[in-house]
Amino acid sequence: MNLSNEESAVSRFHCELKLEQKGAHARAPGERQGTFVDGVRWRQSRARGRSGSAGGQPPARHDAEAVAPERRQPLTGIGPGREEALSAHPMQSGPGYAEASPGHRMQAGPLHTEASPELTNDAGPVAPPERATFGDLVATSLATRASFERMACAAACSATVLLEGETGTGKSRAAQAIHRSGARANAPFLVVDCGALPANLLESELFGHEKGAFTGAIQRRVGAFEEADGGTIFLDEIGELPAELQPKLLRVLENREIRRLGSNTYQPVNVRVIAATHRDLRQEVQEGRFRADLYFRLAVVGISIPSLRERTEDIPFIVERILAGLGATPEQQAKLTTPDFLARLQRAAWPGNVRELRNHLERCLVFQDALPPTAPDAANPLAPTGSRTVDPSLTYAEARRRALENFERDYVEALLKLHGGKVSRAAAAADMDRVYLYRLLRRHGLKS
Ligand SMILES: Nc1ncnc2c1ncn2[C@@H]1O[C@H](COP(=O)(O)OP(=O)(O)OP(=O)(O)O)[C@@H](O)[C@H]1O
Repeated sequence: MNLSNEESAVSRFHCELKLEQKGAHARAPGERQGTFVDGVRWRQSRARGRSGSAGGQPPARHDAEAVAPERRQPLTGIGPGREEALSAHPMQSGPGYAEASPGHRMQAGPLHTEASPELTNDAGPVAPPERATFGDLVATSLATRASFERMACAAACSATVLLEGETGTGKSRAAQAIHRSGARANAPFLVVDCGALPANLLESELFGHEKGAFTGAIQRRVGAFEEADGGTIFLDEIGELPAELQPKLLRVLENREIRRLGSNTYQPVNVRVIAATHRDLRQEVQEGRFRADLYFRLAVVGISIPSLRERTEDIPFIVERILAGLGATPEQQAKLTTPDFLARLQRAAWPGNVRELRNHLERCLVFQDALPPTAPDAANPLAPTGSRTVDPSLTYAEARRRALENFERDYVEALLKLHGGKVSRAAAAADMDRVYLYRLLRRHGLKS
């Protein structure tokens, strides 16, 4: 695929190309910034074969024939002025990249597919859905299998990975699986939640500090990058990385060296970086909240983890895994995997994705019952999810503690839902400290 853009003044994302069966579909992403071709605002165009067309004004010439039909990945073109030009490197194939050369696709070892036990219906045997696994992840849907393929590619190299997906889709688990399936498996895997700490503490957490670097720095501290030497650092919630730390992380990714707070010297580090976010980082770049150059450094291998509602076929497999992980007895397993119950689970919305499904199954085990998935009032996400009754057989103190606990859980769950899983926004709206909200979410199993 050839992309050309001679305009040196363009920045951010101005053209998104999607390769479809019938040809290439190009469109201008977002509404805020205009994309202009020869002074005319351009929104979208379709190109077949070698031609590009937008009323005779193609935004770029795209040679669709050069890409195999199965390589239908969205491609975002950017201007070469401020950011890197699109590269034909095989691993630059994340969100915003197309795999330029099908021949370069890497197939790594740890991806497995196997047929699940044979199913039958009245008409005789039916083809069982194929089960694919990557590490301890299991799936059958095409969307998840595609993400497993990319994880396998990522595991086979040390390139930086960006995992994108809604909250609770399993990004942390995917990061661990990539680490464990690669050459660094026996080296450390360190997790840093970029949204859980204020900027100055986060900087010290990542890069460490020298004694006396700031008030309270009573001794030298080694940061996560140094601690993870030889292994992997998992930067969770990278979209929350404060603006002042973005250039510092960029420098680490570019030069593979860090500088402790209070030190004058840089030291080399050998760390593989996997980052994750529930945000649309490209949108964050568009809006100027996330540096474009950092985005491209992170998204060398971009992997999108689909929401649970986009892959309901996976639910029976995931339920089986979760129940085994929760130590369910064979009787409990049988009760919670009946076709009827699984169908109900597949019909539920699961805005909290696999995490919410897991919490629900845990409740089923506690109450020894195949509880129907709760369907909170969509029109009013703050509506209580169940009626609360008081138990007068408890002491006042215990009853009060439980009531507060229930209120806290319902409140933060509904709050997060109301703000689309965005913790910072939820905290600001509720006038709460973001770090405290994180703590509450963790305490109630709403965030790991
Ligand atoms: N495929 C899976 N099989 C079993 N359990 C899973 C799977 N995927 C996720 N989970 C469970 O769901 C929960 C959420 O997973 P995880 O923390 O990896 O999600 P996440 O996308 O990183 O969430 P967040 O964006 O909120 O950090 C965890 O308890 C995890 O063990």
